[in-house]
Amino acid sequence: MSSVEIHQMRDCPTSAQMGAIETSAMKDGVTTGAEMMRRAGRALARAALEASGAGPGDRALVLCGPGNNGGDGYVAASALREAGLDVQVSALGDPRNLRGDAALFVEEWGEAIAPLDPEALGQGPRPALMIDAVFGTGLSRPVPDVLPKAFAAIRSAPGAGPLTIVAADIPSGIQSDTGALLAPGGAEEVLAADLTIAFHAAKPGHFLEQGPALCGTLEIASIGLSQDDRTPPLTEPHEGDITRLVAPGAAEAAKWLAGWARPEPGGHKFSRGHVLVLGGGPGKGGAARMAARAALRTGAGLVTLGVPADAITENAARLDAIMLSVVETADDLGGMLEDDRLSALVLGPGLGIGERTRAMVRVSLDARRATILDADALTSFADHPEELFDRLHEDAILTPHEGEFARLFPDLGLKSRDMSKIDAARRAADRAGCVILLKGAATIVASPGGAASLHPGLYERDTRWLATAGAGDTLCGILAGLAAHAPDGRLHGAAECATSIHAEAARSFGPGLIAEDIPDRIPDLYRAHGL
Ligand SMILES: NC(=O)C1=CN([C@@H]2O[C@H](COP(=O)(O)OP(=O)(O)OC[C@H]3O[C@@H](n4cnc5c(N)ncnc54)[C@H](O)[C@@H]3O)[C@@H](O)[C@H]2O)[C@@H](O)CC1
Ligand SMILES: [K+]
Repeated sequence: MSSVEIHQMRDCPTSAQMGAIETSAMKDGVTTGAEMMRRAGRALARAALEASGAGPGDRALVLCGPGNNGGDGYVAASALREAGLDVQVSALGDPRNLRGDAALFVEEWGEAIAPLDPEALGQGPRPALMIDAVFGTGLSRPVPDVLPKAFAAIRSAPGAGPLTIVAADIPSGIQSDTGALLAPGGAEEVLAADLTIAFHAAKPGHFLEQGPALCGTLEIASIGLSQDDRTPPLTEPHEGDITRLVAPGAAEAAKWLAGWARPEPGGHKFSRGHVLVLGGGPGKGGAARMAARAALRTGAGLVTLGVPADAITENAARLDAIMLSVVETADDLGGMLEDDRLSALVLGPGLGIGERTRAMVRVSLDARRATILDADALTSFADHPEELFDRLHEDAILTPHEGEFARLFPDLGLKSRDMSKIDAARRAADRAGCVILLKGAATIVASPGGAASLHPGLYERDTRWLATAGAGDTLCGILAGLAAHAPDGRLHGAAECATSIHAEAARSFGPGLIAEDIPDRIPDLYRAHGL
Protein backbone atom coordinates (compact mmCIF):
# COMPACT_ATOMS: atom_id res chain seq x y z
CA MET A 1 0.00 0.00 0.00
CA SER A 2 1.20 3.45 -0.74
CA SER A 3 0.69 4.75 2.75
CA VAL A 4 2.48 7.77 4.11
CA GLU A 5 3.23 8.68 7.66
CA ILE A 6 0.89 11.27 9.05
CA HIS A 7 3.69 13.55 10.19
CA GLN A 8 4.11 15.29 6.90
CA MET A 9 2.75 18.62 5.86
CA ARG A 10 -0.60 17.83 4.42
CA ASP A 11 -4.02 19.17 3.88
CA CYS A 12 -6.64 17.98 6.30
CA PRO A 13 -9.81 18.44 4.25
CA THR A 14 -13.40 18.55 5.38
CA SER A 15 -15.92 16.34 3.69
CA ALA A 16 -16.96 19.18 1.34
CA GLN A 17 -13.33 19.99 0.52
CA MET A 18 -12.60 16.32 -0.14
CA GLY A 19 -15.53 16.25 -2.55
CA ALA A 20 -14.19 19.35 -4.29
CA ILE A 21 -10.68 17.85 -4.57
CA GLU A 22 -12.15 14.71 -6.14
CA THR A 23 -14.41 16.62 -8.50
CA SER A 24 -11.62 18.86 -9.73
CA ALA A 25 -9.29 15.87 -10.25
CA MET A 26 -11.96 14.15 -12.31
CA LYS A 27 -12.65 17.32 -14.28
CA ASP A 28 -8.94 17.74 -15.00
CA GLY A 29 -8.73 14.13 -16.19
CA VAL A 30 -6.31 13.16 -13.37
CA THR A 31 -8.50 10.18 -12.49
CA THR A 32 -12.07 8.89 -12.56
CA GLY A 33 -14.49 8.13 -9.74
CA ALA A 34 -14.32 4.40 -10.50
CA GLU A 35 -10.52 4.46 -10.49
CA MET A 36 -10.43 6.21 -7.10
CA MET A 37 -12.90 3.71 -5.68
CA ARG A 38 -10.93 0.79 -7.07
CA ARG A 39 -7.72 2.09 -5.52
CA ALA A 40 -9.49 2.78 -2.23
CA GLY A 41 -11.03 -0.69 -2.02
CA ARG A 42 -7.83 -2.46 -3.02
CA ALA A 43 -5.78 -0.51 -0.50
CA LEU A 44 -8.33 -1.49 2.09
CA ALA A 45 -8.12 -5.19 1.23
CA ARG A 46 -4.31 -5.15 1.24
CA ALA A 47 -4.15 -3.37 4.58
CA ALA A 48 -6.75 -5.70 6.10
CA LEU A 49 -4.84 -8.79 4.99
CA GLU A 50 -1.62 -7.41 6.39
CA ALA A 51 -3.10 -6.27 9.70
CA SER A 52 -5.06 -9.46 10.36
CA GLY A 53 -2.57 -11.96 9.00
CA ALA A 54 -5.56 -13.68 7.35
CA GLY A 55 -5.01 -15.72 4.20
CA PRO A 56 -6.69 -18.15 1.81
CA GLY A 57 -9.60 -19.99 3.38
CA ASP A 58 -10.04 -17.53 6.26
CA ARG A 59 -13.38 -15.81 6.69
CA ALA A 60 -13.82 -12.13 5.90
CA LEU A 61 -16.92 -10.04 6.41
CA VAL A 62 -17.48 -6.76 4.58
CA LEU A 63 -20.17 -4.40 5.85
CA CYS A 64 -21.27 -2.04 3.09
CA GLY A 65 -23.33 1.13 3.35
CA PRO A 66 -25.66 3.01 1.01
CA GLY A 67 -23.09 5.39 -0.51
CA ASN A 68 -19.59 5.47 -1.99
CA ASN A 69 -18.03 4.20 1.25
CA GLY A 70 -20.05 1.07 0.56
CA GLY A 71 -18.61 1.13 -2.97
CA ASP A 72 -15.11 0.88 -1.50
CA GLY A 73 -16.37 -2.11 0.48
CA TYR A 74 -17.56 -3.96 -2.63
CA VAL A 75 -14.16 -3.44 -4.28
CA ALA A 76 -12.47 -4.76 -1.13
CA ALA A 77 -14.80 -7.77 -1.05
CA SER A 78 -13.85 -8.71 -4.62
CA ALA A 79 -10.15 -8.21 -3.85
CA LEU A 80 -10.33 -10.39 -0.73
CA ARG A 81 -12.12 -13.07 -2.74
CA GLU A 82 -9.32 -12.88 -5.30
CA ALA A 83 -6.85 -13.42 -2.45
CA GLY A 84 -8.63 -16.68 -1.64
CA LEU A 85 -10.63 -15.66 1.41
CA ASP A 86 -14.13 -16.85 2.14
CA VAL A 87 -15.91 -13.50 1.87
CA GLN A 88 -19.39 -12.50 2.98
CA VAL A 89 -20.97 -9.15 2.28
CA SER A 90 -23.67 -7.64 4.43
CA ALA A 91 -25.32 -4.35 3.42
CA LEU A 92 -27.18 -1.60 5.19
CA GLY A 93 -30.00 -0.62 2.85
CA ASP A 94 -30.85 -2.19 -0.47
CA PRO A 95 -27.73 -2.47 -2.66
CA ARG A 96 -29.95 -2.22 -5.74
CA ASN A 97 -30.42 1.44 -4.82
CA LEU A 98 -26.70 2.16 -5.24
CA ARG A 99 -25.85 4.42 -8.18
CA GLY A 100 -22.76 5.35 -10.16
CA ASP A 101 -19.39 3.79 -9.40
CA ALA A 102 -20.62 1.94 -6.33
CA ALA A 103 -23.28 0.16 -8.44
CA LEU A 104 -20.55 -0.89 -10.86
CA PHE A 105 -18.64 -2.61 -8.08
CA VAL A 106 -21.75 -4.30 -6.69
CA GLU A 107 -22.09 -5.85 -10.11
CA GLU A 108 -18.41 -6.81 -10.15
CA TRP A 109 -18.88 -8.52 -6.77
CA GLY A 110 -21.80 -10.44 -8.29
CA GLU A 111 -22.46 -12.72 -5.33
CA ALA A 112 -24.99 -12.78 -2.53
CA ILE A 113 -25.38 -9.69 -0.35
CA ALA A 114 -27.07 -10.33 2.98
CA PRO A 115 -29.02 -7.65 4.83
CA LEU A 116 -27.37 -6.24 7.96
CA ASP A 117 -29.07 -8.52 10.46
CA PRO A 118 -27.50 -8.65 13.94
CA GLU A 119 -29.18 -11.93 14.79
CA ALA A 120 -27.86 -13.74 11.73
CA LEU A 121 -24.41 -12.17 12.09
CA GLY A 122 -24.28 -13.21 15.76
CA GLN A 123 -24.56 -16.90 14.86
CA GLY A 124 -20.97 -16.92 13.66
CA PRO A 125 -18.52 -18.16 12.97
CA ARG A 126 -16.74 -14.91 13.76
CA PRO A 127 -14.60 -13.80 10.79
CA ALA A 128 -10.85 -13.24 10.98
CA LEU A 129 -11.27 -9.79 9.51
CA MET A 130 -14.08 -7.37 9.00
CA ILE A 131 -14.20 -4.28 6.84
CA ASP A 132 -16.37 -1.41 7.97
CA ALA A 133 -17.48 0.32 4.77
CA VAL A 134 -20.86 1.53 5.99
CA PHE A 135 -20.40 5.29 6.28
CA GLY A 136 -17.49 7.54 5.37
CA THR A 137 -17.33 11.27 4.84
CA GLY A 138 -21.02 11.33 3.90
CA LEU A 139 -22.36 10.57 7.39
CA SER A 140 -24.91 13.28 8.05
CA ARG A 141 -26.98 12.08 11.00
CA PRO A 142 -26.79 9.49 13.81
CA VAL A 143 -26.28 5.96 12.58
CA PRO A 144 -29.27 3.62 12.86
CA ASP A 145 -29.34 1.39 15.98
CA VAL A 146 -28.92 -1.70 13.83
CA LEU A 147 -25.30 -0.74 13.12
CA PRO A 148 -23.85 -0.92 16.66
CA LYS A 149 -26.06 -3.96 17.28
CA ALA A 150 -24.55 -5.71 14.26
CA PHE A 151 -21.00 -4.83 15.39
CA ALA A 152 -21.73 -6.14 18.89
CA ALA A 153 -23.20 -9.37 17.50
CA ILE A 154 -20.19 -9.96 15.24
CA ARG A 155 -17.75 -9.32 18.08
CA SER A 156 -19.45 -11.82 20.36
CA ALA A 157 -20.20 -14.45 17.69
CA PRO A 158 -18.65 -17.86 18.33
CA GLY A 159 -15.31 -18.30 16.60
CA ALA A 160 -11.80 -19.46 17.21
CA GLY A 161 -9.45 -16.61 16.44
CA PRO A 162 -9.25 -12.87 16.97
CA LEU A 163 -11.21 -10.39 14.84
CA THR A 164 -9.46 -7.47 13.12
CA ILE A 165 -11.71 -4.57 12.15
CA VAL A 166 -10.54 -2.22 9.41
CA ALA A 167 -12.48 0.97 8.71
CA ALA A 168 -12.80 2.38 5.20
CA ASP A 169 -11.82 6.07 5.37
CA ILE A 170 -13.21 6.63 8.88
CA PRO A 171 -15.02 4.40 11.38
CA SER A 172 -18.76 4.48 10.68
CA GLY A 173 -20.39 6.81 13.17
CA ILE A 174 -17.56 9.37 13.32
CA GLN A 175 -18.45 12.64 11.65
CA SER A 176 -15.55 13.38 9.39
CA ASP A 177 -15.39 17.16 9.95
CA THR A 178 -15.80 17.22 13.74
CA GLY A 179 -14.83 13.81 15.13
CA ALA A 180 -18.17 13.65 16.93
CA LEU A 181 -19.64 10.17 17.30
CA LEU A 182 -23.12 10.20 15.82
CA ALA A 183 -24.36 7.00 17.40
CA PRO A 184 -26.41 5.81 20.39
CA GLY A 185 -24.68 5.85 23.79
CA GLY A 186 -22.28 2.99 24.43
CA ALA A 187 -21.60 2.49 20.72
CA GLU A 188 -18.00 3.69 20.91
CA GLU A 189 -16.64 0.39 22.13
CA VAL A 190 -18.36 -1.77 19.55
CA LEU A 191 -17.76 0.55 16.57
CA ALA A 192 -14.03 1.00 17.25
CA ALA A 193 -11.68 -0.16 14.49
CA ASP A 194 -8.22 -1.68 14.90
CA LEU A 195 -7.01 0.11 11.79
CA THR A 196 -8.41 2.97 9.73
CA ILE A 197 -7.36 3.49 6.14
CA ALA A 198 -8.03 7.12 5.29
CA PHE A 199 -8.23 7.87 1.59
CA HIS A 200 -6.02 10.60 0.12
CA ALA A 201 -5.68 12.56 3.38
CA ALA A 202 -6.37 12.39 7.08
CA LYS A 203 -9.57 14.24 7.90
CA PRO A 204 -10.25 16.42 10.95
CA GLY A 205 -12.47 13.69 12.39
CA HIS A 206 -9.47 11.37 12.71
CA PHE A 207 -7.99 13.75 15.29
CA LEU A 208 -10.89 15.43 17.08
CA GLU A 209 -13.35 14.42 19.79
CA GLN A 210 -14.11 10.68 19.75
CA GLY A 211 -12.37 10.12 16.40
CA PRO A 212 -8.95 9.03 17.71
CA ALA A 213 -10.50 6.59 20.20
CA LEU A 214 -12.34 4.81 17.37
CA CYS A 215 -9.74 4.83 14.59
CA GLY A 216 -7.19 2.44 16.11
CA THR A 217 -4.07 2.86 13.98
CA LEU A 218 -4.34 5.47 11.23
CA GLU A 219 -2.85 4.99 7.78
CA ILE A 220 -3.35 7.00 4.65
CA ALA A 221 -3.75 5.41 1.22
CA SER A 222 -3.26 7.27 -2.01
CA ILE A 223 -6.21 6.99 -4.39
CA GLY A 224 -4.49 8.69 -7.31
CA LEU A 225 -5.18 12.32 -6.47
CA SER A 226 -2.25 14.66 -6.62
CA GLN A 227 -1.13 15.65 -3.14
CA ASP A 228 1.62 18.14 -3.35
CA ASP A 229 0.56 21.24 -5.18
CA ARG A 230 -1.64 22.53 -2.38
CA THR A 231 0.95 22.27 0.34
CA PRO A 232 1.94 25.80 1.27
CA PRO A 233 5.52 26.91 1.90
CA LEU A 234 6.80 26.08 5.33
CA THR A 235 6.22 28.67 8.03
CA GLU A 236 3.73 30.69 6.02
CA PRO A 237 0.13 30.80 7.22
CA HIS A 238 -2.04 28.71 5.01
CA GLU A 239 -4.06 30.72 2.55
CA GLY A 240 -7.66 29.67 2.21
CA ASP A 241 -9.66 27.52 4.50
CA ILE A 242 -8.27 24.00 4.18
CA THR A 243 -6.77 23.08 7.50
CA ARG A 244 -3.08 22.29 7.40
CA LEU A 245 -1.92 19.20 9.23
CA VAL A 246 1.20 20.08 11.15
CA ALA A 247 3.42 17.39 12.49
CA PRO A 248 6.57 17.66 10.49
CA GLY A 249 8.71 14.66 9.75
CA ALA A 250 12.43 14.80 10.37
CA ALA A 251 13.50 16.41 7.10
CA GLU A 252 10.79 19.02 7.14
CA ALA A 253 11.30 19.71 10.81
CA ALA A 254 14.97 20.38 10.21
CA LYS A 255 14.22 23.03 7.59
CA TRP A 256 11.48 24.44 9.67
CA LEU A 257 13.48 24.66 12.85
CA ALA A 258 16.40 26.18 10.99
CA GLY A 259 14.07 28.91 9.73
CA TRP A 260 12.73 29.71 13.15
CA ALA A 261 15.30 28.81 15.74
CA ARG A 262 18.83 28.97 14.31
CA PRO A 263 20.73 32.09 15.37
CA GLU A 264 21.99 34.39 12.61
CA PRO A 265 25.73 34.06 11.93
CA GLY A 266 27.60 36.88 13.65
CA GLY A 267 24.52 37.80 15.66
CA HIS A 268 24.53 38.92 19.27
CA LYS A 269 22.19 38.24 22.13
CA PHE A 270 19.89 41.15 21.34
CA SER A 271 19.54 40.07 17.74
CA ARG A 272 18.12 36.79 19.09
CA GLY A 273 15.41 38.72 20.93
CA HIS A 274 14.66 39.61 24.52
CA VAL A 275 11.69 37.93 26.23
CA LEU A 276 9.97 39.38 29.28
CA VAL A 277 7.92 36.93 31.32
CA LEU A 278 5.71 38.51 33.95
CA GLY A 279 5.23 36.60 37.16
CA GLY A 280 3.14 36.72 40.30
CA GLY A 281 3.86 37.16 44.01
CA PRO A 282 5.82 35.02 46.50
CA GLY A 283 5.23 31.30 46.25
CA LYS A 284 3.66 31.64 42.81
CA GLY A 285 6.74 31.77 40.63
CA GLY A 286 7.14 28.22 39.32
CA ALA A 287 4.98 28.59 36.22
CA ALA A 288 6.64 31.83 35.09
CA ARG A 289 10.12 30.42 35.78
CA MET A 290 9.36 27.38 33.62
CA ALA A 291 8.11 29.62 30.81
CA ALA A 292 11.26 31.75 31.14
CA ARG A 293 13.59 28.76 31.03
CA ALA A 294 11.80 27.37 27.98
CA ALA A 295 12.14 30.73 26.20
CA LEU A 296 15.88 30.82 26.87
CA ARG A 297 16.42 27.21 25.78
CA THR A 298 14.41 27.80 22.61
CA GLY A 299 16.70 30.56 21.49
CA ALA A 300 15.82 33.97 22.91
CA GLY A 301 19.09 35.83 23.51
CA LEU A 302 17.89 37.25 26.83
CA VAL A 303 15.05 36.47 29.16
CA THR A 304 13.87 38.64 32.03
CA LEU A 305 11.38 37.64 34.67
CA GLY A 306 9.39 40.61 36.00
CA VAL A 307 7.89 40.04 39.45
CA PRO A 308 6.69 42.10 42.45
CA ALA A 309 9.43 43.23 44.88
CA ASP A 310 8.46 40.72 47.54
CA ALA A 311 9.00 37.82 45.11
CA ILE A 312 12.53 38.86 44.07
CA THR A 313 14.46 36.95 46.75
CA GLU A 314 12.65 33.72 46.08
CA ASN A 315 13.15 34.00 42.34
CA ALA A 316 16.78 35.10 42.66
CA ALA A 317 17.48 31.91 44.56
CA ARG A 318 16.18 29.89 41.61
CA LEU A 319 17.57 31.74 38.60
CA ASP A 320 20.96 32.39 37.03
CA ALA A 321 20.98 33.14 33.32
CA ILE A 322 17.46 34.52 33.54
CA MET A 323 17.44 38.14 34.68
CA LEU A 324 15.10 39.58 37.29
CA SER A 325 13.30 42.89 37.41
CA VAL A 326 10.83 44.40 39.82
CA VAL A 327 7.50 44.86 38.06
CA GLU A 328 4.99 45.79 40.70
CA THR A 329 2.46 47.62 38.59
CA ALA A 330 1.40 48.26 35.03
CA ASP A 331 3.30 51.57 35.23
CA ASP A 332 6.52 49.70 36.05
CA LEU A 333 5.87 47.53 33.02
CA GLY A 334 5.23 50.57 30.84
CA GLY A 335 8.62 51.91 31.91
CA MET A 336 10.37 48.69 30.96
CA LEU A 337 8.66 48.65 27.59
CA GLU A 338 10.35 51.93 26.67
CA ASP A 339 13.27 49.64 25.83
CA ASP A 340 12.22 48.56 22.37
CA ARG A 341 14.68 45.67 22.38
CA LEU A 342 12.14 43.81 24.54
CA SER A 343 10.65 41.84 21.69
CA ALA A 344 8.29 39.27 23.19
CA LEU A 345 6.13 39.22 26.29
CA VAL A 346 4.53 36.36 28.18
CA LEU A 347 1.67 37.09 30.53
CA GLY A 348 -0.34 34.49 32.31
CA PRO A 349 1.52 31.63 33.96
CA GLY A 350 1.25 32.21 37.71
CA LEU A 351 0.44 35.88 37.19
CA GLY A 352 -2.74 35.93 39.29
CA ILE A 353 -6.30 36.74 38.32
CA GLY A 354 -7.51 40.30 38.70
CA GLU A 355 -6.97 43.98 37.99
CA ARG A 356 -3.15 43.96 38.24
CA THR A 357 -3.06 41.36 35.49
CA ARG A 358 -5.67 43.16 33.37
CA ALA A 359 -3.73 46.42 33.64
CA MET A 360 -0.50 44.71 32.61
CA VAL A 361 -2.21 43.05 29.65
CA ARG A 362 -3.51 46.46 28.48
CA VAL A 363 -0.06 48.04 28.70
CA SER A 364 1.54 45.06 26.96
CA LEU A 365 -0.90 45.05 24.08
CA ASP A 366 -0.60 48.80 23.62
CA ALA A 367 3.18 48.37 23.31
CA ARG A 368 2.67 46.21 20.19
CA ARG A 369 5.27 43.55 20.89
CA ALA A 370 4.82 39.86 20.22
CA THR A 371 2.55 39.17 23.19
CA ILE A 372 1.57 35.74 24.42
CA LEU A 373 -1.45 35.61 26.70
CA ASP A 374 -2.16 32.43 28.61
CA ALA A 375 -3.71 31.11 31.81
CA ASP A 376 -4.46 33.89 34.34
CA ALA A 377 -4.13 36.61 31.69
CA LEU A 378 -7.05 35.00 29.86
CA THR A 379 -9.13 34.13 32.90
CA SER A 380 -8.77 37.72 34.17
CA PHE A 381 -10.93 38.81 31.24
CA ALA A 382 -13.60 36.11 31.60
CA ASP A 383 -16.23 38.66 32.70
CA HIS A 384 -15.42 41.18 29.96
CA PRO A 385 -13.78 39.40 27.04
CA GLU A 386 -14.69 42.28 24.64
CA GLU A 387 -12.37 44.54 26.59
CA LEU A 388 -9.56 42.15 25.69
CA PHE A 389 -10.67 41.64 22.09
CA ASP A 390 -10.78 45.41 21.49
CA ARG A 391 -7.08 45.65 22.26
CA LEU A 392 -5.73 42.50 20.65
CA HIS A 393 -3.74 42.81 17.44
CA GLU A 394 -1.91 40.65 14.94
CA ASP A 395 1.24 40.42 17.08
CA ALA A 396 -0.70 38.89 19.96
CA ILE A 397 -1.60 35.26 20.51
CA LEU A 398 -3.89 33.56 22.99
CA THR A 399 -2.91 30.05 24.10
CA PRO A 400 -5.93 28.68 25.98
CA HIS A 401 -6.77 25.12 26.91
CA GLU A 402 -10.42 24.19 26.40
CA GLY A 403 -11.45 25.51 29.85
CA GLU A 404 -9.85 28.93 29.34
CA PHE A 405 -11.18 29.04 25.80
CA ALA A 406 -14.75 28.48 27.03
CA ARG A 407 -14.35 31.33 29.54
CA LEU A 408 -13.53 33.81 26.77
CA PHE A 409 -15.73 32.32 24.04
CA PRO A 410 -18.63 30.68 25.90
CA ASP A 411 -20.63 29.96 22.73
CA LEU A 412 -17.61 28.29 21.08
CA GLY A 413 -16.56 26.25 24.13
CA LEU A 414 -16.40 22.47 24.06
CA LYS A 415 -19.79 21.97 25.69
CA SER A 416 -21.75 24.41 23.56
CA ARG A 417 -20.20 24.41 20.12
CA ASP A 418 -21.99 22.97 17.12
CA MET A 419 -18.93 23.00 14.87
CA SER A 420 -15.50 21.41 14.81
CA LYS A 421 -12.78 22.45 17.22
CA ILE A 422 -10.98 23.84 14.18
CA ASP A 423 -13.87 26.05 13.16
CA ALA A 424 -14.37 27.12 16.78
CA ALA A 425 -10.73 28.28 16.87
CA ARG A 426 -11.18 30.06 13.52
CA ARG A 427 -14.26 31.91 14.78
CA ALA A 428 -12.45 32.83 17.97
CA ALA A 429 -9.47 34.17 16.00
CA ASP A 430 -11.80 36.33 13.91
CA ARG A 431 -13.58 37.62 17.00
CA ALA A 432 -10.41 38.27 18.96
CA GLY A 433 -8.44 39.66 16.00
CA CYS A 434 -5.34 37.60 16.78
CA VAL A 435 -3.89 34.11 16.49
CA ILE A 436 -5.44 31.48 18.77
CA LEU A 437 -3.56 28.37 19.85
CA LEU A 438 -6.20 26.06 21.29
CA LYS A 439 -4.48 23.26 23.18
CA GLY A 440 -5.41 19.61 23.47
CA ALA A 441 -4.41 16.20 22.15
CA ALA A 442 -5.08 17.86 18.81
CA THR A 443 -3.84 21.46 19.09
CA ILE A 444 -5.34 23.99 16.71
CA VAL A 445 -3.61 27.18 15.55
CA ALA A 446 -6.01 29.59 13.85
CA SER A 447 -5.56 33.09 12.46
CA PRO A 448 -8.15 35.72 11.60
CA GLY A 449 -9.32 35.15 8.04
CA GLY A 450 -9.46 31.36 8.17
CA ALA A 451 -5.91 30.00 8.17
CA ALA A 452 -5.86 27.04 10.52
CA SER A 453 -3.53 24.19 11.31
CA LEU A 454 -3.92 21.07 13.35
CA HIS A 455 -1.07 19.55 15.33
CA PRO A 456 -1.95 15.98 16.23
CA GLY A 457 -0.39 14.73 19.44
CA LEU A 458 -1.91 11.41 18.51
CA TYR A 459 -1.15 8.11 16.81
CA GLU A 460 2.59 7.88 16.21
CA ARG A 461 2.99 11.43 17.56
CA ASP A 462 1.33 10.48 20.84
CA THR A 463 1.96 13.14 23.48
CA ARG A 464 -0.09 11.73 26.34
CA TRP A 465 2.77 12.34 28.79
CA LEU A 466 2.31 16.06 28.14
CA ALA A 467 -0.83 16.02 30.26
CA THR A 468 1.13 17.21 33.29
CA ALA A 469 1.15 20.34 35.45
CA GLY A 470 3.13 23.18 33.92
CA ALA A 471 3.41 21.75 30.41
CA GLY A 472 1.38 24.68 29.06
CA ASP A 473 3.73 27.17 30.75
CA THR A 474 6.67 25.69 28.88
CA LEU A 475 4.74 25.94 25.60
CA CYS A 476 4.29 29.68 26.21
CA GLY A 477 8.00 29.98 26.80
CA ILE A 478 8.94 28.08 23.64
CA LEU A 479 6.57 30.25 21.65
CA ALA A 480 8.08 33.39 23.17
CA GLY A 481 11.58 32.14 22.39
CA LEU A 482 10.64 31.83 18.71
CA ALA A 483 8.46 34.94 18.55
CA ALA A 484 11.21 37.06 20.13
CA HIS A 485 13.09 37.13 16.86
CA ALA A 486 10.33 36.28 14.39
CA PRO A 487 9.38 38.95 11.90
CA ASP A 488 6.14 40.78 12.70
CA GLY A 489 2.92 39.05 11.82
CA ARG A 490 4.47 35.58 11.77
CA LEU A 491 2.95 34.30 14.99
CA HIS A 492 0.93 31.63 13.22
CA GLY A 493 4.08 29.91 11.96
CA ALA A 494 5.83 30.44 15.30
CA ALA A 495 2.88 28.81 17.04
CA GLU A 496 3.00 25.79 14.72
CA CYS A 497 6.71 25.40 15.25
CA ALA A 498 6.45 25.88 19.04
CA THR A 499 3.76 23.22 19.25
CA SER A 500 5.99 20.79 17.38
CA ILE A 501 9.09 21.55 19.47
CA HIS A 502 7.06 21.17 22.65
CA ALA A 503 5.51 17.88 21.54
CA GLU A 504 8.78 16.44 20.23
CA ALA A 505 10.67 17.44 23.37
CA ALA A 506 8.03 15.69 25.46
CA ARG A 507 7.96 12.63 23.24
CA SER A 508 11.71 12.28 23.31
CA PHE A 509 11.56 12.16 27.11
CA GLY A 510 8.59 9.81 27.25
CA PRO A 511 7.23 8.13 30.37
CA GLY A 512 7.56 10.00 33.64
CA LEU A 513 7.78 13.41 31.97
CA ILE A 514 7.29 16.46 34.16
CA ALA A 515 7.17 20.00 32.84
CA GLU A 516 10.69 20.84 34.08
CA ASP A 517 12.06 18.20 31.71
CA ILE A 518 10.72 19.87 28.58
CA PRO A 519 13.07 22.86 28.14
CA ASP A 520 16.12 20.72 28.75
CA ARG A 521 15.22 18.31 25.94
CA ILE A 522 15.35 21.11 23.40
CA PRO A 523 19.15 21.08 22.84
CA ASP A 524 19.08 17.38 21.90
CA LEU A 525 16.13 18.01 19.62
CA TYR A 526 17.90 20.87 17.87
CA ARG A 527 21.09 18.85 17.52
CA ALA A 528 19.16 15.89 16.10
CA HIS A 529 17.76 18.23 13.46
CA GLY A 530 21.13 19.62 12.55
CA LEU A 531 20.76 23.12 13.96
N1 LIG B 1 -15.59 9.73 -5.98
C1 LIG B 1 -15.85 9.63 -4.73
O1 LIG B 1 -16.74 10.32 -4.23
C2 LIG B 1 -15.08 8.68 -3.89
C3 LIG B 1 -15.56 8.36 -2.64
N2 LIG B 1 -14.92 7.50 -1.84
C4 LIG B 1 -15.59 6.99 -0.64
O2 LIG B 1 -16.86 7.52 -0.51
C5 LIG B 1 -17.07 8.05 0.77
C6 LIG B 1 -18.01 9.20 0.66
O3 LIG B 1 -19.12 8.74 -0.07
P1 LIG B 1 -20.54 9.35 0.05
O4 LIG B 1 -20.46 10.80 -0.09
O5 LIG B 1 -21.42 8.59 -0.85
O6 LIG B 1 -20.93 9.11 1.55
P2 LIG B 1 -21.01 7.81 2.44
O7 LIG B 1 -20.83 6.58 1.66
O8 LIG B 1 -20.17 8.05 3.60
O9 LIG B 1 -22.52 7.83 2.98
C7 LIG B 1 -23.49 8.56 2.36
C8 LIG B 1 -24.74 7.74 2.22
O10 LIG B 1 -25.22 7.37 3.47
C9 LIG B 1 -26.50 7.98 3.72
N3 LIG B 1 -26.47 8.35 5.12
C10 LIG B 1 -25.71 9.30 5.73
N4 LIG B 1 -25.91 9.26 7.06
C11 LIG B 1 -26.79 8.26 7.29
C12 LIG B 1 -27.38 7.72 8.47
N5 LIG B 1 -27.09 8.18 9.65
N6 LIG B 1 -28.23 6.70 8.33
C13 LIG B 1 -28.55 6.18 7.13
N7 LIG B 1 -28.01 6.65 5.98
C14 LIG B 1 -27.16 7.67 6.07
C15 LIG B 1 -26.58 9.12 2.76
O11 LIG B 1 -27.92 9.41 2.48
C16 LIG B 1 -25.83 8.55 1.57
O12 LIG B 1 -26.66 7.65 0.87
C17 LIG B 1 -15.71 8.38 1.28
O13 LIG B 1 -15.66 8.35 2.68
C18 LIG B 1 -14.86 7.30 0.64
O14 LIG B 1 -14.88 6.14 1.44
C19 LIG B 1 -13.78 6.74 -2.34
O15 LIG B 1 -14.30 5.62 -2.97
C20 LIG B 1 -12.98 7.52 -3.32
C21 LIG B 1 -13.83 8.10 -4.42
K1 LIG C 1 -16.38 3.46 7.26
